[in-house]
Amino acid sequence: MSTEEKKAPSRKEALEAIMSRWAPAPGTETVPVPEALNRVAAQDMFAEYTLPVVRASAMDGIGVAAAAFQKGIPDTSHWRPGREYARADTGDDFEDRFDAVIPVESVTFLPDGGVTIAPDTAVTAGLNVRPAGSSVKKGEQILPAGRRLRPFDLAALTLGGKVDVAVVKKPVVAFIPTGSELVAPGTPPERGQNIDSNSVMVRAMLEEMGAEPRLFPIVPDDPAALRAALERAVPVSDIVLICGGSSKGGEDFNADIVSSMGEYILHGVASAPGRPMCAAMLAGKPLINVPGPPFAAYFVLDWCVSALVARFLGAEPPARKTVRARLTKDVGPTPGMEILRRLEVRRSADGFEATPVGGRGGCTFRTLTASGQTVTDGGGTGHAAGDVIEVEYLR
Ligand SMILES: Nc1nc2c(c(=O)[nH]1)N[C@H]1C(S)=C(S)[C@@H](COP(=O)(O)OP(=O)(O)OC[C@H]3O[C@@H](n4cnc5c(N)ncnc54)[C@H](O)[C@@H]3O)O[C@H]1N2
Ligand code: MOO
Repeated sequence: MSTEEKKAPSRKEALEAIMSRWAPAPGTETVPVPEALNRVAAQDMFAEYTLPVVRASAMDGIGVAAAAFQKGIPDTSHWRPGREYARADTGDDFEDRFDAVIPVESVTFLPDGGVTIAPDTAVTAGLNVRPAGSSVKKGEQILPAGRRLRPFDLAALTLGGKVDVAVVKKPVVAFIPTGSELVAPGTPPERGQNIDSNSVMVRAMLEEMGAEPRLFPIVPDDPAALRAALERAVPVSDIVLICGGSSKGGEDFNADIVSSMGEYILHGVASAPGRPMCAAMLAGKPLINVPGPPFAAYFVLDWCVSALVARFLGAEPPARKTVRARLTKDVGPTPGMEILRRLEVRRSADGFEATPVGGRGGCTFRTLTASGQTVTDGGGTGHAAGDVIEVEYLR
């Protein structure tokens, strides 16, 4: 490992260096609640209405007056619906003179409208009745600003009487693929060419993060064209990603171009894949030079760009499910830097097991499409087959 690698900042340090220079000023917009999935609430939300308005039955049954049961179960054979009792099924309101609901399982309906009630039924006021406001009370906080709205949050907003919700405007994230060897998806590659798969992956990842992707056409490895693309992208975006040309190749110009255009922050992190990423500020906006190999691009989006998008939105990055899984193979030590490993996670008799796939920086299909991932610590000793480790589960 070179001295340069040893001195490279960790992912955390790199993020701190970028964030400390960036003061995003997101706008807000109002969207219909059914269209607000995964958007971030811009303000605390409070209920407009109380539900149930008065009360509701909590079971399918009959509404009765508990007073009639003060001395035990009365003779109910002469009762009539609408007189001594009324049908009150789950969620139903019922007349004010009734204050308890006896579940149908305890009631036998007689042909003439009378009923018999199971002898072990104890009836007190409020039995199986959900009071006013037991779903939601007017003025009650439904959710706080900064909440990334999930399907059940949308239901809670709707129950609280909301039809619209103020959300943080999505950050526009430019993605500029670069490389004279790249061809657009669908173009049969010739010798030396490669398919621009990152545009497709990055677009989907940005959408998942809650950003608005703005994809630029492929730019050849030509400094003037690269500079022109950046000059086009910066004014129309909140965050700019330029992909490829991050390392030490003869056509890796981006770090130089970027540092001549704005404030250079860092080139290289102690984390792989994606080690040669570069970060700068251009016109007050973060610019990330995302390394070109697909798995490197993935990881930089996963830890760095998702944190930037979350910061812009004022929300936590979407959390992943993790599982404890038993390794079926060793995961080697990783001196000096954190390494992302992909693993195939399967259910086993006693929980989950995980098999590492691919190598460092690998970008085979299996690595990209594996069902789990873990990051091994820089300087760590790795893990042995049989160890149980925490693995992020990728849907
Ligand atoms: N001598 C050295 N070589 C390399 C080093 C190093 O330190 N010294 N670092 C390696 C590491 S680590 C990485 S990661 C890569 C970084 O590559 P670049 O960001 O410079 O990307 P390119 O050279 O332009 O392309 C590399 C590879 O990725 C493919 N690529 C690029 N863009 C896309 C895209 N939009 N979709 C799909 N694939 C893409 C490109 O065609 C190349 O195959 O450098 C190592 N080398
Ligand atoms: O960062 Mo590169 O992808 O480490 O191999």
